[in-house]
Amino acid sequence: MASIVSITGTISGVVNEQYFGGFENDEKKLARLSKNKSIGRQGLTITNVATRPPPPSVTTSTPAHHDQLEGLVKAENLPTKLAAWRSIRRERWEGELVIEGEIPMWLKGTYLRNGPGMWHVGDYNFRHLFDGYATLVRLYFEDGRLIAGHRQIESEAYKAARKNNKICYREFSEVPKPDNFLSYVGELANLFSGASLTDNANTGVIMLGDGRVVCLTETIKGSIQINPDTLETIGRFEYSDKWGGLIHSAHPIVTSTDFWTLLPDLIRPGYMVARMAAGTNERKVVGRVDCRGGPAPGWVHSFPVTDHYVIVPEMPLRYCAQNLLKAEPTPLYKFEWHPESKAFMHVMCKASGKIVASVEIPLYVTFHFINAYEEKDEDGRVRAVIADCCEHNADTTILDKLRLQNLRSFAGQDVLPDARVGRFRIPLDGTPHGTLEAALDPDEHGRGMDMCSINPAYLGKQYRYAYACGAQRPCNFPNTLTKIDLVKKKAKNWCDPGAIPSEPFFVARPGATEEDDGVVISMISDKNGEGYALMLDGSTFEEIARAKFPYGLPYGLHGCWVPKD
Ligand SMILES: CC1=C(/C=C/C(C)=C/C=C/C(C)=C/C=C/C=C(C)/C=C/C=O)C(C)(C)CCC1
Ligand SMILES: [Fe+2]
Repeated sequence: MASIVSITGTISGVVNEQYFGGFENDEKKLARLSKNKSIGRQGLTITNVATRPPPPSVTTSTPAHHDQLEGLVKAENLPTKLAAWRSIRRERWEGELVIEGEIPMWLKGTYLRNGPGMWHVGDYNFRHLFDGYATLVRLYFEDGRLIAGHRQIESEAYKAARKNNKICYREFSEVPKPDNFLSYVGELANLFSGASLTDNANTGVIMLGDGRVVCLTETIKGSIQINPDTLETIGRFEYSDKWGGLIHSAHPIVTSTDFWTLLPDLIRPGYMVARMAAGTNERKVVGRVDCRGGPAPGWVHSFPVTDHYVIVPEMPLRYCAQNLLKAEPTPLYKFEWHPESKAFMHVMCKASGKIVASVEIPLYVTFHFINAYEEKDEDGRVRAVIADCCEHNADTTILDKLRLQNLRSFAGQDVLPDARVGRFRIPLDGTPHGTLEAALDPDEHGRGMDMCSINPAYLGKQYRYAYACGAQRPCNFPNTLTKIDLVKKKAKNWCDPGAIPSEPFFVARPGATEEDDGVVISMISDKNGEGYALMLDGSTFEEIARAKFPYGLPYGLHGCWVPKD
């Protein structure tokens, strides 16, 4: 049953009292612990940071004070109050936020952010950031006002965990514990058919050209359509074609007309490049790339495109079918590092499916490509493709740093591995090698670099600006927002000491002619355990507005923009 949050001031909200069903949520845990351990319980009182209108205070009937929840993450001694690495407090909430500053009147629409926001089932705590059940957050902007909300995605994996109070599907690093030998044998069979893989769509959210909104992860079955207004789960997005397979890139390239994706082939190492036209559910394979090295395709969390080409990266961090079968996490989870297999970049013509270049390049590690474009000579002939990514200096240790225990235990040491904007140059003249260099001095952004966005009008085209998370050291996770000028090779950085911002997402001003004319949206977990939505001017990178949430939200990965009408 829904209950109305009692309100003072202009923040209002509705909470769903069903909370996590079969899960023991923080509220229930608190009640239990307060019986057992005499922990007191008090209502949440937030003093809003707003200066205009005057600061209201907000009370809710249900939540407990954040400090009291610290002991609830089992077996962790948390030196940090950050909400970023803790499970979301409630299954859903919605309310209007008080704005400090001014939101431009042209900003009309919905910013959605997806991410793994629920990292426990019952008393069991998950191990890795990427394991958590998907939490969607919504910021709806209109007439300078901001309505916010969050809600869990009702995947089969989430519903089964809630019902049975245990993990029932294979997540990124978590595997269901079989009850007995027979169920173990059944589990193996399910694994081969893909039935035991998760559909927990916790990585990205996209708006298709026809307006449908879909949440995604790397399993194909984890493509789930949601309602962007209510955050309600509509159901699985079913691909109507025959391509099957178990995994795909978590970041398709989406435009008003197309959806491009990569389907790795684990049996005959390679990738299918597929296109789905807006308004359909049918992927059509445009071409295939055979791997040039290694026992399996390289991990393709994302890939870039130019106006005419799809770039297929072949990274030496490769999928590993054996690791997919294992019950306990291996050092690189479902992947393996194969430096001897070398690294390659393939360029496929979008129109013909023909491979126009396939070059060896220096070893690299990336999750996220930023953009790519065609480099032309004086006569307008394309002589190379330039592709930029957030590159982790060919070092796979970043995966381990994203274990929750590491994220939760920051005590001032500088443990975030260095990263940079890696720029590939892939010649199209038959030269067998491409190059990889830093696009700017990594010290400009504190040698942290991930979670990037660009002005979508520059997708596949020569561009100048990228927005991303950088670092102010010492840190254990990217903790700044950075605007990268790839022409001047300079960065502007925003930082709230002790806070963790999520992916800065650029929304262009309608009618803008300058590439950086727009607003950058991010959500911040602050050092006090609270959080706020932040709006920066895309050009000056100065803060224009912020709006405090009623409680700190977990870290989220990727967002999208759904314009009004
Ligand atoms: C869910 C299953 C799988 C894989 C899921 C994966 C690989 C999800 C990956 C999410 C990523 C790479 C997010 C990246 C975030 C990067 C950050 C925050 C970087 C910060 C650095 O500075 C499979 C393994 C495919 C199959 C089982 C189920
Ligand atoms: Fe991603």
